[in-house]
Amino acid sequence: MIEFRGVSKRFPDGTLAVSGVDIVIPPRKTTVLVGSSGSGKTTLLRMINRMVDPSGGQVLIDGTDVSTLEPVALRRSIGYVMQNSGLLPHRKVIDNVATVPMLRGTRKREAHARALELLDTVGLDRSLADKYPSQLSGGQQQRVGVARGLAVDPNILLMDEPFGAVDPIVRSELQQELLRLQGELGKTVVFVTHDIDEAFLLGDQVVIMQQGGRISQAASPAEILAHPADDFVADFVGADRGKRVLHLRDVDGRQIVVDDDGRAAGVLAS
Ligand SMILES: Nc1ncnc2c1ncn2[C@@H]1O[C@H](COP(=O)(O)OP(=O)(O)OP(=O)(O)O)[C@@H](O)[C@H]1O
Repeated sequence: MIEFRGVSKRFPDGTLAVSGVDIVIPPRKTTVLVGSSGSGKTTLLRMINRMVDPSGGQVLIDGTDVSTLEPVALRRSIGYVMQNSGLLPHRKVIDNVATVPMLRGTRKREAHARALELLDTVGLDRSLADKYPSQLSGGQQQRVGVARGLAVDPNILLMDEPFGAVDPIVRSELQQELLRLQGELGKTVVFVTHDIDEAFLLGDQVVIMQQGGRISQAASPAEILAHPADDFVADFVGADRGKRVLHLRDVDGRQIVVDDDGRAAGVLAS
């Protein structure tokens, strides 16, 4: 479990990026931080592995204040996946995946064998192992990024807009892949996005942030849709505009679910 207690972050230039955040991130679930640009999502995420230290309050992992943990060791024990994969361009795919385990003392042979298994896990062909990142598509690079994040078998996986830079079809594939993986692996995933649809698809818990790094609401997607905490949340999730209101329409005796614009969303099971 990850817990934020009264956490704030003011950068040296005076910017207040995160303000008075109290939140519990449950284990083995996916928590999505969602909000517009500059609402403090990345800063909040980076306080979990001490890439950023809070200027007030505490971040705890399983009851231990992370400020008491050695930052490099902490960082290497937590998976981190970022936008544009963050792969080292001059290193082969297999070396990119095996780097952190080797830094932690795993022998090369073992680290490479595990890296090949991880390529299977994320749905990549092993023949890609000896290629360089620039020889891969954007979607393949992101999968390598996920494999690298999983390489130390972390309990916690931090994902910062990991699918932000790929086209919508590949993005949808990667989202489905993450849902499948999470069903198998059960990691504590903290995922940053500014796309509310992605947040509702992936999140067991969705945390809606607004400018100044304040949390407007943290709840399940169903709870947020049913009871938006305020006008900001209602507007952000599109509830106020009826965007997410669905209707039933009878088409040749079958009940079709349509959205407010009359587009078909699915068939009602009988
Ligand atoms: N190192 C820094 N020094 C000063 N200000 C910073 C620093 N990092 C972030 N900020 C500021 O803190 C605020 C929150 O930034 P952050 O990157 O956490 O937001 P975000 O919600 O992740 O945004 P985006 O979706 O654009 O990535 C912004 O106003 C940003 O300009």
